[in-house]
Amino acid sequence: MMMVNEEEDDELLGVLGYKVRLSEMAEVALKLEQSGTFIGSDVAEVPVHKDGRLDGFLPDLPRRSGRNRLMSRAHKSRIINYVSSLSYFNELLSTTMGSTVDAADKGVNGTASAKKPTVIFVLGGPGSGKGTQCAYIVEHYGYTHLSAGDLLRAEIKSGSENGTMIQNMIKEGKIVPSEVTIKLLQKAIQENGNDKFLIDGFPRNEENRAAFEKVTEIEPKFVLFFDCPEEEMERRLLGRNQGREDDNIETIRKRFKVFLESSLPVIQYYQAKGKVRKIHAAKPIEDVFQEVKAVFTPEAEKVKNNTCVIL
Ligand SMILES: Nc1ncnc2c1ncn2[C@@H]1O[C@H](COP(=O)(O)OP(=O)(O)O)[C@@H](O)[C@H]1O
Ligand SMILES: Nc1ccn([C@@H]2O[C@H](COP(=O)(O)OP(=O)(O)O)[C@@H](O)[C@H]2O)c(=O)n1
Repeated sequence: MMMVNEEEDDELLGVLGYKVRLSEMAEVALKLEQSGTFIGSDVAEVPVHKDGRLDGFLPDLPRRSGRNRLMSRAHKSRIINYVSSLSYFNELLSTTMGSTVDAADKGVNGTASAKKPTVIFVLGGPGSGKGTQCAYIVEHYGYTHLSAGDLLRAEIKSGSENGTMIQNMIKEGKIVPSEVTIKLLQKAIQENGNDKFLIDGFPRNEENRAAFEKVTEIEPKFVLFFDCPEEEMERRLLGRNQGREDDNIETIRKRFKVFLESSLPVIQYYQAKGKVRKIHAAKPIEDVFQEVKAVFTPEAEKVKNNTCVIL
């Protein structure tokens, strides 16, 4: 797994406009070395650290102290060469690794002028019908559905190094660390051409919420909350029949507890911000969708549809 330092450095590289990751820097350094065409001899000796660390890349420019700060010719030439090497480095990254980031091409990390996608969080207890209603919303309103649970299950299947940890957490009804889930969500958003997403089953606790906000700087348009009594959710989960390891009565009880203790406070947080759209979910699927539709239909449409012409 990536060390925290590397992640910070990767973030820094992103802010500086590079897609290249720290783990790839050694390769970049090697390419720089192999190219051997630096402008000026001083810069050719710029120490690129073996592990590609950027801080090893900065040349130790001579510092002049004392009252007379006039630069010597050699000093000036070293600075010019150093600056040239930076632009050369940038150019090399873009040509050899396609790494220079166009401002418009920045990821879902809220940096620079990146256009942020529209996000709706879809929350509710296990079995409240989130996935079922999301499928209808996708069909009618053109959103892309991203289920945090589905992404985590796909991650287990992919044989990822986090697979066993995720599987154990799901079996216990526990919430997987945000770091893992957010990365999967970010990747799914970035890989998708759409600009509006239903994020289902996330954020599931305060940690999920705060981390997503910090990393992506995305504020949800609103939160769709499916409110359903436990007995009904339990009945639905026991009848779901999708072969899920967590749809057994023991894990279901644990998931209900986690929902009450960790997920409801997130809904309350958004409630206080006036962002929650509550749906009464203990009704037949079609009836629930009627309520959902009312949330998605713009006010102007509602007025138009309700207007009767009196002759
Ligand atoms: N309104 C409803 N009435 C009855 N059964 C429903 C309703 N909505 C969903 N279900 C069924 O309940 C189960 C859980 O629904 P699902 O959409 O998977 O919930 P969630 O995504 O919230 O866990 C599924 O088998 C689904 O077909
Ligand atoms: N943000 C999330 C979403 C799901 N999960 C895990 O995935 C499990 C299933 O979540 P889900 O959203 O697919 O299903 P439901 O519990 O809503 O039916 C949860 O019980 C958690 O163990 C998570 O850890 N973090």
